Amino acid sequence: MIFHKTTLQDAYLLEVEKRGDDRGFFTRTFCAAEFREQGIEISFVQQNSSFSAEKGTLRGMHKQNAPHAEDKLVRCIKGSIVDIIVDLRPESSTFKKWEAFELSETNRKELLVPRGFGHGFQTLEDNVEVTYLVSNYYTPEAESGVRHDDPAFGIEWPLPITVMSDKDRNWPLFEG
Ligand SMILES: Cc1cn([C@H]2C[C@H](O)[C@@H](COP(=O)(O)OP(=O)(O)O[C@H]3O[C@@H](C)C(=O)[C@@H](O)[C@H]3O)O2)c(=O)[nH]c1=O
Repeated sequence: MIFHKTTLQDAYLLEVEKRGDDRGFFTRTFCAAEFREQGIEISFVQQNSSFSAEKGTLRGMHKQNAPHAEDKLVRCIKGSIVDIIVDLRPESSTFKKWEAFELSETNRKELLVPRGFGHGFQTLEDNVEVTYLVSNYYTPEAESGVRHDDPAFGIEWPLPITVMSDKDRNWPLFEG
């Protein structure tokens, strides 16, 4: 796996390395030893998948609060998304900064979202599936989020929003 630093502290964009042969190719999508070589120690405990039917669907911006904070390793296995993360760690040098990444079934890129970040994505086409490993179990009482359109961040989404949950429309404005 090839690790690329992002503009945000501790977040990485990963490219997989294909081993091709007559049948097709093989690739790793996660390897604890390769992560450790980069100084990243994470134990993933749950894998999630979400399917979004309509182009323009937005999910986010989500995080779980400590002590249930979670790192996420996200990839898009059907279709394409713009994945956006925002650094919500007050002690970080990139606090309140955001960055966008295109993840798709064709580019196979993966995004490592560190604990303490808000995470969301918008689908760029119909019938999109996103899968991600997380380092902590789902804990509804620790769920929190920030608004996708919070002026505190000024996130620019690629498309008009078509579908979104009521929960995501109603996150409070960020205070910090
Ligand atoms: C995240 C999660 C949800 N659920 C349930 C709760 C609810 O009934 C249903 C849908 O949940 P949500 O509306 O929160 O799903 P969704 O909006 O897709 O939530 C996800 O969004 C992306 C952006 C993330 O970063 C993820 O960590 C996660 O928060 O699934 C679980 O049972 N386990 C889980 O781990």
